[in-house]
Amino acid sequence: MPGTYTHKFDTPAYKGEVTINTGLFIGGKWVDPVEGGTIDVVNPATGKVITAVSVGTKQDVDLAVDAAKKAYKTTWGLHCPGAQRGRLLNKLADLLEQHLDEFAALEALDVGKVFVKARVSDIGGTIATLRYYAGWADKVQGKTIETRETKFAYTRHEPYGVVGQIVPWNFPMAMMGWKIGPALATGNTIVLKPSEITPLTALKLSELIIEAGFPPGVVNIVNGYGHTVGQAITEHPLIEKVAFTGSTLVGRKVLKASAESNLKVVTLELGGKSPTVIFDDAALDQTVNWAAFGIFFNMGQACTAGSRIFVQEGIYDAFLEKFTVVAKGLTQKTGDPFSPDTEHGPQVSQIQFDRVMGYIDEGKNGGAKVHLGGERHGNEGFFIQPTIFTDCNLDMKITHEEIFGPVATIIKFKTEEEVIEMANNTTYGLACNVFTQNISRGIRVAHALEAGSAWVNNAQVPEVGVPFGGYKQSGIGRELGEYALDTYTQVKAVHINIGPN
Ligand SMILES: NC(=O)c1ccc[n+]([C@@H]2O[C@H](COP(=O)([O-])OP(=O)(O)OC[C@H]3O[C@@H](n4cnc5c(N)ncnc54)[C@H](O)[C@@H]3O)[C@@H](O)[C@H]2O)c1
Repeated sequence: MPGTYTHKFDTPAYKGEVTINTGLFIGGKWVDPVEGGTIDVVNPATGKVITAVSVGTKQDVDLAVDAAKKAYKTTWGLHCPGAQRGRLLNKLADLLEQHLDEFAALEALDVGKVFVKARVSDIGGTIATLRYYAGWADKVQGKTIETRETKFAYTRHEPYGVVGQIVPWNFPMAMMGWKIGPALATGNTIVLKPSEITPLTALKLSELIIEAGFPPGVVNIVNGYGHTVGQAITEHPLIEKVAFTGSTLVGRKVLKASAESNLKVVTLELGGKSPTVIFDDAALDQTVNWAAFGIFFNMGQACTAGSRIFVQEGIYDAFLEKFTVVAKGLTQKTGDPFSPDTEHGPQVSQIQFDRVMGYIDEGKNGGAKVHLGGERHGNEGFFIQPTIFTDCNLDMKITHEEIFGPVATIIKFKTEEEVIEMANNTTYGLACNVFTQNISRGIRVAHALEAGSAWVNNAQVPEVGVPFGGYKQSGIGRELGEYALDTYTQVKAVHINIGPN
């Protein structure tokens, strides 16, 4: 029998106890992995181990797929009316809302997120996502198509069956919501792998999945490493679709595994190096705040982070001065994610800390100027100061590789044509932000930039009803909105003959 772990929170922001099951969640039960094994969960604010939880292997993925397949064929899929699927999703959202503080506390503990922000953005956002897809569950409809005088056809949007879902560490709950919401609304069953370094909220959610009344096997959660559990999901012959969020490097492996196994449908949400383009006529204070949010939100660990900030020459000095003040304010409010005064927490892990500090060194040695920050903050945990590099050019590693940390690179430009060319000079295409009071120009530039999401006079706030995904090497397919439903259904065309022949 797998164990449980109880964490006692005695913090300014949250006091209480939260218990989680530390095993794998397969077929509606918590089980030990077939071959045993655990992984330490580390608190990024201190660098200390919180607890250990189970990690599975391929054998556990096989068991989870069996459970998911059985559920699909008996209690879910085409056997469960959409209205009922919607009711269960709404129930799950209600339960999550009742436990909002517990989930926000776990996310802050495990990922280092600022508690108050995790509450609103990560957990609040997940609740909204589940409710949004609950509403779609009984509205998955096909079309009727007239073909000939005595014939017509109609389409059915059928679920794939068992889908695999692989989630990253930067938004563990939110990415889980983006995935399970549309998959369940459309009638699929799920084998999901959280990131092995941030599994706590996924494990906690498994309790609410039972309490909400989802039949056993509809959602299975197999924690584990990418090269074992992740790979087993991507290679599994009975998984018909995989939704992956993570790095472009691993995204390629997911596609390859599909090609070499059963040609499962693959959707990918990958990395980015998104431009924030600021024209001379931008509303300065509003722009500064959004640009800072665009790069420093979640300690820069956001796929849509506006990490390349292009500023037109006429506003450059004024922007830099005010942007520096905002970043300095964050530096002063860096610390304990549970303190009500904190606005900036740690990076998620030692590995990410080292990676980001490596890029900062690279920037320093490569000719860019550290205008602010550039050092670790404090001497425990994985904190990095909000950092601003100036004197950057597009040949530097820091301006074209995804850093995934609180590091802004600022580049001056002269004309609209020039900035469009510079901003598009990347293999990524996830997002872009444009700031100008000339709305025609804002829209024109948003259209010209090669990215799946464009924000004009705001930055990187996804909306549940609006599709999200990448151009170029930032991804394939869309999550969120009605568009996500298409990625979880396959279309069957049924031809009917009503004539005598
Ligand atoms: N586009 C988006 O929506 C979006 C959202 C969040 C994060 N991201 C991207 O995610 C990356 C950061 O997350 P990360 O470090 O967790 O990424 P990662 O690619 O290292 O890991 C993502 C997930 O894939 C798993 N994985 C690793 N190797 C695997 C393999 N061979 N087969 C199958 N699964 C495997 C990991 O265990 C983890 O669960 C960044 O590049 C970021 O831009 C993208």
